[in-house]
Amino acid sequence: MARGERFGTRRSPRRTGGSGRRGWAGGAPSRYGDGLPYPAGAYRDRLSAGRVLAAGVRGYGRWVARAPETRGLASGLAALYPAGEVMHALGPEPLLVGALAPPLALSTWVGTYKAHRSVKYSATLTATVAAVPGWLAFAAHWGAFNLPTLVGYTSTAALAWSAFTWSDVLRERRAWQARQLRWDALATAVGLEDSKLISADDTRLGQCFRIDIRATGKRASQLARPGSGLAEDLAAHLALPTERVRISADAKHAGIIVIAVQLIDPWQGEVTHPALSGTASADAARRSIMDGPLVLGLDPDSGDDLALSVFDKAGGHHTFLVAPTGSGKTTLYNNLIEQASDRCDVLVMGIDVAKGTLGAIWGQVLDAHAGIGEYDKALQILAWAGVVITERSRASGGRNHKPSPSAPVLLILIDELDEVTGYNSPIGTQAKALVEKIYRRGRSAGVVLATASQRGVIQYTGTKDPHANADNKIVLRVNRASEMNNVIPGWELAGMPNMETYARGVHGVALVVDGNSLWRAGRVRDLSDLDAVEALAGRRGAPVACLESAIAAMLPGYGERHHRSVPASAVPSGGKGIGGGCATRSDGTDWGINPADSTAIDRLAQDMVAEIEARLTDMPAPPAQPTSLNELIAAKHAVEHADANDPAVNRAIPVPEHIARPILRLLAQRGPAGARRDELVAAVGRSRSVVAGWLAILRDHGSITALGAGRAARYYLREYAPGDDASEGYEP
Ligand SMILES: Nc1ncnc2c1ncn2[C@@H]1O[C@H](COP(=O)(O)OP(=O)(O)OP(=O)(O)O)[C@@H](O)[C@H]1O
Repeated sequence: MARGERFGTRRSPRRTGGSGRRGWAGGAPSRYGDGLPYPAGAYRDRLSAGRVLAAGVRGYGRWVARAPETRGLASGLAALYPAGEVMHALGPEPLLVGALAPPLALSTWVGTYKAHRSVKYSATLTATVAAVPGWLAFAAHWGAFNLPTLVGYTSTAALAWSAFTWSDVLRERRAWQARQLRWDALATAVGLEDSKLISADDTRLGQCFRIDIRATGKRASQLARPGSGLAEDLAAHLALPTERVRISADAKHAGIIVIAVQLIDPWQGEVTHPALSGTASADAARRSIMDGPLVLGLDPDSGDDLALSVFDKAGGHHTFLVAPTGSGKTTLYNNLIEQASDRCDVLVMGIDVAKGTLGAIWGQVLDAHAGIGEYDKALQILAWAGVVITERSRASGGRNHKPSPSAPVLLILIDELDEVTGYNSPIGTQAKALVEKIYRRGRSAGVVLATASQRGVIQYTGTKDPHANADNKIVLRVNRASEMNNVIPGWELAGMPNMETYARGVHGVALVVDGNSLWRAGRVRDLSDLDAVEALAGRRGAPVACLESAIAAMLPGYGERHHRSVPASAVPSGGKGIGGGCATRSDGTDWGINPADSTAIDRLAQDMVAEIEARLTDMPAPPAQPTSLNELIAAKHAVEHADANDPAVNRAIPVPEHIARPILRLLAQRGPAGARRDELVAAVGRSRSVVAGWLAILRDHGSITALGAGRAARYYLREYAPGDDASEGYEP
């Protein structure tokens, strides 16, 4: 090897008259620009000691630049040793030199703690910086070049260097650099050179990366487009199926893409229904429809509910469901009825003239239903709905209906809509007019439709109203992607999944789109076991809500419908509960139920017991010993100042179950990945400052540990706290 080459010196192309290309292989072939090549191994310049030294210094500089903090500190500490001897030779007043230590220490602590909020890191740096004048003062007096001082100095320097190198801040930084390097390698492989990793967060099923793509010359929309191939390339490099890598444009920054990688198969578990799996919440009290949307299933990506709002502050929202045979329509309707019938101010009616499943399974839960071939009944239900709309609109002047148990939202489910309004339906013409009325006028009157058909074309719906007036669109597994256009035009551009190919082989998938075109895809809760569902319906019993008595009285045949029929003689004196509506008191106000309807009363009584129990579950038992006001104030003060407390004080503070449980549960789920403070704040559902205080107390209890500070801080269960190498990251 040539000498110049060995020492890393490089000939200047300018001086050699070369081509100007950098690097060894493409070096200048000619001497003095005369076109004659150098003989192998011959150089024009002689190698001097100065050049070797300069090359050495440059090489060392480059070496330090690769890890400036650790190598820079090591170099500084090494240089300080002889500097001590120089001080000794110069002979300044040691006390004066040492006096620099306190101000230096103070400014270092303030600067580093403000930046990183890490006590360990700041303390190490402060001690190291303060030790410099201390060392120089010591050396000025005693000299540096003697054996005991050498041993003392090297061991102290090694200690300071190690503490700094393994501080939480540097470990976080190293882990981040490692992630960045891994991303760089992946980015190069998929043609995204010059992109930059901005953040990497753990998700329920994997990780989510935000990538700055401004330097790549590509647009976020271009990369996020389904046909861009980026997701497929990334999936190939990560050895995952393509659908487990999702690319989207950042909603707030056009130069950033978001890459969600699912390392865990989202479909590996069943989506069981809490009412069947025994995991239903202890809060058994029936809620109002205004308390939140109905829950149909789970979005496996985010773990969020697959929700459907049928009524909220904006009034009713009709639902248009397209579901080919075998796609899970019955299961979805089971979920819809289960959820709606659990609200105290919703009445559900079902029309299923083709298969009769709704009435056969949920008969006693439904306020009325039409089964196989019961076309007259179907028309009657639709006509009742029309009267309810007219009467409520008359009473309210078109204002949005306010649901209550005695004036409930009326939710009418129609399965196989083509059997009712389709071209071949025996009641098509009459039913079409009634269905159109509900679709067009039912929103503000609290009369809501959920219709299902196998296809989204007019031959099946009989009318364009489901397309035009249903806010909610639901598409289950379809046989052809083009079928989705009949329901949700522009679904592809909006980034919605193709329900022909979405989660192949998985039953019960659904895409739910609301009136604002916000969508969520996932899996419907498994209520496909009809025997279990029938038993559930039996437990649920008759609805508590009942129509306004005045309106019920106007509905022909309403009082004679199955279990809700109430003989007029059974209505209490003074009451006007006619035809199965809510009875009214003599002053004209509603009782809320029909007092003659024994099932409703039984149900109400059960609900009341359940509600009382649910409300009492969180009540603390009265303490055996009384607590003085002073003790309470002192305890409040201690909790509020947990951050500043002595650890012994924090250890004496018991952490309440409702605080400790969500924190420890989340950290246990996360394992070695830990969790950020804002995630824990969200899990506990209290303010940031309150949770920060409890985290400090849990730390002093020894239940959890924290690494890093500020936004970089991560919390772990003690057994999962990372050891020396916290750099777990992007492990495909
Ligand atoms: N959410 C789900 N979870 C698990 N399995 C499901 C789910 N939904 C549907 N299935 C499976 O798919 C089968 C068909 O479902 P379902 O009976 O609900 O479909 P359908 O659309 O009503 O069919 P059809 O139109 O023929 O009556 C069920 O027996 C069940 O095995």
